[in-house]
Amino acid sequence: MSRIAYFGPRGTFTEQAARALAPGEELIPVETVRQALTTVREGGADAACVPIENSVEGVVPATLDALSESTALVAVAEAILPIHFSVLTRHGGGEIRTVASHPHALAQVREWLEANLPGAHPVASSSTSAAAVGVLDGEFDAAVCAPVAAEHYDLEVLATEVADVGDAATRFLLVRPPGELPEPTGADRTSVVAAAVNRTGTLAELLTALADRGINLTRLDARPTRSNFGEYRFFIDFEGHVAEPRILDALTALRRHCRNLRFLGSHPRADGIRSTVEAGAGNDDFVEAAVWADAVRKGELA
Ligand SMILES: O=C(O)C(=O)C[C@]1(C(=O)O)C=C[C@@H](O)C=C1
Repeated sequence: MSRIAYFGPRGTFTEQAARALAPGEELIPVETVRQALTTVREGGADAACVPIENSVEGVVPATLDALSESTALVAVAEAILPIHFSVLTRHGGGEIRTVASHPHALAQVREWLEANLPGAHPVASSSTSAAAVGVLDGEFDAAVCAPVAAEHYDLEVLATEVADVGDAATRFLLVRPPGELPEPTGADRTSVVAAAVNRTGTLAELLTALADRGINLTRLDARPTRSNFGEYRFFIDFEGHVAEPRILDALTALRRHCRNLRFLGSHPRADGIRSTVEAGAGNDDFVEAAVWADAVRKGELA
């Protein structure tokens, strides 16, 4: 049985994602995203489940930062969960003066809180279920949680299906130390983090390396390197799998334009959306062109 560290404590959306991505495996809740990755890096777990991006609030910065530090980990699978919250309080609890949750969660229920708990002061907690623990401990009066939190903690459910944006969703990754990659499926995602050289046009060069090969981007985020003010790392997700000649060709081009390029994995997309392949940019086109160039080099073609 594999051990999967996940962003906890018990009752987070991330736990739900871990159950979907690693059914039947041993799940180990830890307090932060960074701790989940550190547990894997130090051999305390075989893989980690962490949130990466939300359709309303965008990327989870803690995950990007933790993925780019220390030793490399690669994503081998992803899950996308619909996000609607439950609001939990203590049984027989009185006035609700504080309502706690993860900042991403609070941002997704701002309008609901204004309309339904206008007097309550929002407080950030490390995760949605950490807020539930805080309510149990008397630290806060209400928590905005994943529905599953109500199964773990003896709290009263004040409201369910809470969400300002009805079809909000979060994407989660299962990451583990580098090893055998998942097989390509035709509907895959590849991720890298690029530390580009700080000079005019480097980001344009990276994007052009992908565009020239007809590769569609699915996400682009920048995070500060934390060492030199104004210097950034670029997190780039794009369609395709490194086992495909066109993607491998793009990766080697990216490598030439970067001070440092970290490969963060190639894995099947949870939404099953197949890669768009432009005319002349298919894997066969790359293979055929390489065969042709090889023949030219050997003097077999004029
Ligand atoms: O706190 C949780 O329950 C999480 O799994 C984290 C997280 C996030 O980081 O976005 C996941 C989904 C929701 O959007 C709110 C919080």
